[in-house]
Amino acid sequence: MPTTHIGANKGDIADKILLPGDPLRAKYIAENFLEDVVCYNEVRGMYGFTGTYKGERISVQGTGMGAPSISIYANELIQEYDVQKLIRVGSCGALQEDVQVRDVILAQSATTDSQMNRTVFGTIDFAPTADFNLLKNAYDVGKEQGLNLRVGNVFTSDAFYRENAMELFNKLAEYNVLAVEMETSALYSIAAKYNREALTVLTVSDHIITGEETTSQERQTTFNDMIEVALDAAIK
Ligand SMILES: O=P(O)(O)O[C@H]1O[C@H](CO)[C@@H](O)[C@H]1O
Ligand SMILES: O=c1cc[nH]c(=O)[nH]1
Repeated sequence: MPTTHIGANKGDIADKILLPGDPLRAKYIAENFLEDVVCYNEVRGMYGFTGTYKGERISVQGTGMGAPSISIYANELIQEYDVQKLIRVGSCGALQEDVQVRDVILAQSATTDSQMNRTVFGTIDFAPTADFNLLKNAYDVGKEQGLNLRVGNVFTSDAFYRENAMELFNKLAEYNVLAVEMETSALYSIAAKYNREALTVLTVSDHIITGEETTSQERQTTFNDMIEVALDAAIK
């Protein structure tokens, strides 16, 4: 049965899934990396596709931007479609001087200003954490590909635009947070609740400290590295 936000039947979605924020990135991944592709979702333009990668069935689903949006898709994918492995493939802004634009980051953990876990844990700080096996697989695959990989804590921000942003970003950088994005803490928390495997792989699209940005062509190439790491980690 289709869910509120996904127009697929049970069985239409593979047990492994890539989750880009941008639905057009989902389409790009399906068209350029998967074979025998079927589009299973167009609800709200949030495309979802299932195909095969190196002979293994795999899906890719846009999630939209921010914790509330990815939470809708992660909950429905897990509870209604029994998805087991969820890998976000996103962009992020670097917070450390030695993290370069175009680097690929594996998010080991996520710090956040999202209140979603506060409604569950009150004043306790739950620590959203990547699945170790997925993280190790992605690390091994990325190293084999010769990528400049970084592994560490990322900041899942509720706001893309914020007042006095540099004050917060400098503090996060002091505590070794590598980059800022907007979904990982929610993905890891939902996966933990339902005992599923989750990982976020990010491409650094811009640098918060230096102001450097990637061109769209460069973004395309580095996104390809990230997508390959995620796909190979998913099937390893
Ligand atoms: O490139 P995606 O996956 O959308 O990720 C990043 O880009 C969006 C902000 O521009 C946020 O969703 C952030 O997490
Ligand atoms: O959330 C995001 C994503 C990319 N770059 C940023 O600065 N923030």
